[in-house]
Amino acid sequence: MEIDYSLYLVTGRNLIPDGITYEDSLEQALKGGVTVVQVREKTADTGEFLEVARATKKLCEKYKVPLIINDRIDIALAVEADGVHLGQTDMPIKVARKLLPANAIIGISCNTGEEVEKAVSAGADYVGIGPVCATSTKQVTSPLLGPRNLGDILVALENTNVKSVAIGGIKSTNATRILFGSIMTSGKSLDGLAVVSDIVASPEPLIAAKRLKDAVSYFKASRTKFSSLDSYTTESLKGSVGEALRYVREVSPLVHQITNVVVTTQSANATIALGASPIMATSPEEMEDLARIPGGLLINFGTLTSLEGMIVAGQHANQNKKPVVFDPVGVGATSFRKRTAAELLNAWQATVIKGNAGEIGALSNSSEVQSKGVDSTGSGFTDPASTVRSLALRERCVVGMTGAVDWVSDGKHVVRLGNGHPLLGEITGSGCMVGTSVATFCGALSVAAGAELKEVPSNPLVDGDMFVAAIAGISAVTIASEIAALRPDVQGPGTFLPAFIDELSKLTPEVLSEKVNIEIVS
Ligand SMILES: Nc1ncnc2c1ncn2[C@@H]1O[C@H](COP(=O)(O)OP(=O)(O)OP(=O)(O)O)[C@@H](O)[C@H]1O
Ligand SMILES: Cc1ncsc1CCO
Repeated sequence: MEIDYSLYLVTGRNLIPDGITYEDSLEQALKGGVTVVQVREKTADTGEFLEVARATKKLCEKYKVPLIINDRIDIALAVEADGVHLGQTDMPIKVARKLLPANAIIGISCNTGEEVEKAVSAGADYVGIGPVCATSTKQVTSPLLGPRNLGDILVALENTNVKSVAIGGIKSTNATRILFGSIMTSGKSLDGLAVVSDIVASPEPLIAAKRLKDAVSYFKASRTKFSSLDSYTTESLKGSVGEALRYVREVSPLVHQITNVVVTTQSANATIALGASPIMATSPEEMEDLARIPGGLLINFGTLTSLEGMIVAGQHANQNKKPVVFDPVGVGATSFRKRTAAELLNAWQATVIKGNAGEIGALSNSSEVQSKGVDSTGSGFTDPASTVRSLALRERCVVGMTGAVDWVSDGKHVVRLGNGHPLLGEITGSGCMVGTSVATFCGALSVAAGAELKEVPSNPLVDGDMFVAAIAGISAVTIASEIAALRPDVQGPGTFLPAFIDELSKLTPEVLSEKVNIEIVS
């Protein structure tokens, strides 16, 4: 039996709002697009469980949706359900298989990669992975997984026909992030989402179910990997970075920046010099409004003053298909920053992560490159191309690593950028301005992609070529620095900064295309 696991409803009679019957609530959910129903009754006695299962079966048949019973094989047999869902401490799969009809569906809850592996070898038809996020429906005893780790946990399913759904705190607002976090390096991802309260506790279960179903269908129909093309040439990239600057000037995107107190003014000025509009806003209360305005979002946690604002801003940006650029300043410096980076990357999907070698090393859990506070030290990675490619694959985004040479990867391609000037290393916040510039280009290309009819790379969280945006964002800064450093009025780092802002504002698409020193490494 081929089951569509897209929207898997787990019942929760105690959560249904007053005035709505169980049958009404279930029928609404089925009309909204639920594709599988699991009856879960943790406190009902056998007679009551059987009654609920029979009523559920009737509606499932009407809507041609399979019925799964939680834990109770006897009830599943009694109502001729399509299968059972087992917990880790329930009856073993092999025993259940013997008791049930040959074609019965058996699913099992898993919290770790090892549990998934065991489920596969025991012959499960599907696994329910969770809890992904915090939930009030169930007393959570296993550790929360977070959306970001789902791909790793699912690896055991890579070459099998075993299906997967995620469960735990899933709502229409985090559905896409969770689906995106499950994409494995091979491109395989979750088969669906299991939901309780977002549907059952809603006064309008039909609308709630439809919202979730739409998110899953859209995810499945879209390109689920990266916002980049399948292939590039040096010439095509040179042309594209110039074109990207043209878009920045034409679209003049709003670039919302939550950045550190050291660089706020110079980053806002760099945004204006590029031809865009900055807004430096940090309060959680204003994030929803700001996310509705197309453009880019930068989250730079250099002085970490508004963690809640950073979380909410990224979540709203994801929901509005706005690119999110993450600059994990000094992430290797303290364990607090490392924990916070993980928390942020679980809360939203980054479009681009940009950092110096020390920061990229810390995010990659590598000790090859050290950092001193916010600065990277030593000679860098022996294999920088693999470092950026691996992190891009793991985080499902574009990664830019800065230094004397810059490296950018979308998880497939890697480019080496050779522009820049040592004076950039002699002022504070040049890396932060690179982050601002990347967010500006991402914002411009996503706005242009939304307005244009021509085919552009896109995924469920962002439209436009974000690989090109990251390359162009870095190159605009490095090329403006080269031009500024040659000016006779530049005597050192103090006179360099204003000259650099001048040259950024005067940079043309033609000069950017002509001067960009780019090599496609893979
Ligand atoms: N020695 C150098 N030669 C050429 N370009 C450089 C050099 N050092 C840094 N850059 C350029 O400066 C920009 C910032 O990179 P860097 O790695 O210094 O950032 P960072 O350490 O994050 O900076 P900060 O923390 O001060 O914001 C990049 O575009 C990079 O190409
Ligand atoms: C110096 C410094 N400290 C925290 S953020 C920042 C700006 C450069 O990264």
